[in-house]
Amino acid sequence: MIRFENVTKRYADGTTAVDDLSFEVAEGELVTLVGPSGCGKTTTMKMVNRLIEPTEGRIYLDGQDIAETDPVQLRRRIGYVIQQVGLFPHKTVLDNTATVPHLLGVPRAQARARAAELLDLVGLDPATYGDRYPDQLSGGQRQRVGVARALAADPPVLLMDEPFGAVDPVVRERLQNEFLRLQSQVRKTILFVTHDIEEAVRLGDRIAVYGNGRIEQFDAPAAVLGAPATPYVADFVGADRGLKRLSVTRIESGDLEQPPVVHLDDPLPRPLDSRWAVVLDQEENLHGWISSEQAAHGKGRVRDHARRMEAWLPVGASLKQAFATMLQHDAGWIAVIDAAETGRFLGVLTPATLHEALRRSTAADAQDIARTDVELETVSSR
Ligand SMILES: Nc1ncnc2c1ncn2[C@@H]1O[C@H](COP(=O)(O)OP(=O)(O)OP(=O)(O)O)[C@@H](O)[C@H]1O
Repeated sequence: MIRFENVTKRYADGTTAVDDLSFEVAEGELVTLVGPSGCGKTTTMKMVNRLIEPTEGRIYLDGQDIAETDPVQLRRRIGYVIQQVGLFPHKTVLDNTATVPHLLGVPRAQARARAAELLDLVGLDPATYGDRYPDQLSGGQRQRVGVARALAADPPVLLMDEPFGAVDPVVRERLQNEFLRLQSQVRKTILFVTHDIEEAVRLGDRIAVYGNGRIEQFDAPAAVLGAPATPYVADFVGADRGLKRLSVTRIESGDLEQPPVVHLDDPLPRPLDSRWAVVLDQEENLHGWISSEQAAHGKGRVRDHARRMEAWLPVGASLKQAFATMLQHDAGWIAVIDAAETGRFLGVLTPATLHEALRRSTAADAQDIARTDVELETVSSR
């Protein structure tokens, strides 16, 4: 969808902001550009909508060389969201959102109706906020209006330059989560600039880690965290990259252990050859658990002794959530259920399987860990 081919940007004063950059962003993909201040992220972004022209190289949008595309036509296909949202202070939220479609010739009433839908989509009730002016909103709300406005012309591509940079960390995390939910619905092709590695790994399908005008690594978050390509990247992602990996690695059904299972209507007593069993209902949905003690000595049916299970997560949740759930419930294992409405029980995650899941998240890193294990074994057997 977006392709950079050997793109270099040298400013008049001789600064090389971007140096021989080549990369490709697929349709519907969200790529975060991350790196320290001044490394060329914004320059990269602004070359896509021709606010800045490259010195060398070519950029293609949908196979078309953008140098040969009329900038106005080009920008209609590209939404642009920046940190200082740039809303019109004298226009209401609804009119701000409807501006671009209206300018493009959509009748006013229709543009406003669409704007109301978009405000709803970004989590702002149009009835409450539509008639307010920008200075009657919080920073986070203004940011959402900026996102709604960028989506109003329904462009296939979005450029976002530190859009959540100006809000506090709590609001920021909420905006990020809402933005991910939104992106799962609209599936735009997005270039997202940030200098925050946490934000980059949370949002990006892939991350481009910048160092001084060049991309040092362009890869999935788990790979960047698990197997940094260079010492620079390792340093940039931080010594706690193992912890960060917990948030980008998802629980897969293959990670799960299969414990003994009993059903609510099974008669007791019933010896178990493990310390506990998972209790399911007739539909194979998770109900809770029962200890071997209760199973072996209880009377009646499993349902009379089963305990509810509070520590559970849907498959696809992050390992960080899994770890947090274990700690919160002081649980040695958590149940994992189908992400669909059914809630079908799939298996359990234990600290050991959690560790295994973290290992498989990057094959290269798994090899490193295996090596470390061998080294540790050698040390302990001395
Ligand atoms: N108009 C300009 N003239 C000369 N140098 C420029 C110009 N614009 C940017 N630069 C330089 O180009 C380099 C890259 O700037 P750019 O804005 O792309 O960085 P960035 O990674 O987006 O930084 P930040 O995170 O601080 O926004 C910097 O050294 C900057 O000083």
